[in-house]
Amino acid sequence: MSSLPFVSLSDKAVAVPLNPVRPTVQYPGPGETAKTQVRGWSAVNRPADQPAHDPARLRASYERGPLTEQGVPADPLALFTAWFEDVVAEGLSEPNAMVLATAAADGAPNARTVLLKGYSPAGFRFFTNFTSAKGLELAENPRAALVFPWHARARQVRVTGPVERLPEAESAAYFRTRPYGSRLGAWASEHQSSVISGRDELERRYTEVASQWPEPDNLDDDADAVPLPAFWGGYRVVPATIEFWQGRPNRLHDRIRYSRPLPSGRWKAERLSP
Ligand SMILES: Cc1cc2nc3c(=O)[nH]c(=O)nc-3n(C[C@H](O)[C@H](O)[C@H](O)COP(=O)(O)O)c2cc1C
Ligand SMILES: Cc1ncc(COP(=O)(O)O)c(C=O)c1O
Repeated sequence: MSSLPFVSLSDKAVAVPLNPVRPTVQYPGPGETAKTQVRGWSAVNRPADQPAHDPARLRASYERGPLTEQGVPADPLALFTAWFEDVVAEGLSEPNAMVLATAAADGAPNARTVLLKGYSPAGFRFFTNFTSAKGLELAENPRAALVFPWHARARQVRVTGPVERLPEAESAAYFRTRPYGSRLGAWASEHQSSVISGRDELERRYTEVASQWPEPDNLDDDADAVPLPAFWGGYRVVPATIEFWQGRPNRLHDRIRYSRPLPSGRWKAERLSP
């Protein structure tokens, strides 16, 4: 197997149009400082087989904050609510997207994005396929970590803790609220994360389940049109720690981590070194 070329910059700068219609954030090319950048264009060395931007040069200073021990509430869920409301109000795309990390019994880590579908002191809930990689990993090792990457506010929230399957009635209640097509989609992707022959296989299966459970004409009957698959439902990550990260200048970020020894215990807040 040949190794991928590492980004290396030659001496010759080439002006590459990025998107003249909608200028993007500009980053320095070789020998330049940010001040020499022209909006809508970036001077980068870009041999045809190399990426247009060198990620090593991409960085922003985080100027928001602060987050102080005195300024945070005793209950981390109250702070989570405030931050979640901020990103929703700001119009951030996918504010409820979170990275879910799991590990198999042998310790091999895995991570993917899922949507937060509710939170309370009992946990942060999401819905998925029980036979997916995450489902199998959680069956072997029912612990997880979550990351909310709220870059638009220079904020990050991390949650760790044990994971529990939601009662079936709760999964069924949530499933009924999903759009008809998404409910069929869950059936069509019964073996989530298994290899399939092609897109056709997926669409054929979707057509099959659509004819098995047709969309009712009457909207009142819609929620019951598609049954809950036995292989689909929710989990909750019961928070043992919740860390709030606020980006600050010079990488001296504010980090407050709440932890509790037991789900019934009192939260303790501590500042962590950035
Ligand atoms: C923004 C976003 C939201 C997603 N939300 C979910 C979700 O709520 N549930 C889910 O099963 N997969 C969701 N996915 C797909 C997962 O990231 C992943 O591809 C899939 O669940 C298979 O994961 P696995 O490796 O655990 O089998 C989402 C992907 C993105 C990019
Ligand atoms: C495979 C899969 N399952 C479930 C979800 C959660 O979606 P919904 O909001 O329809 O419940 C998503 C969202 O992207 C998804 O991709």
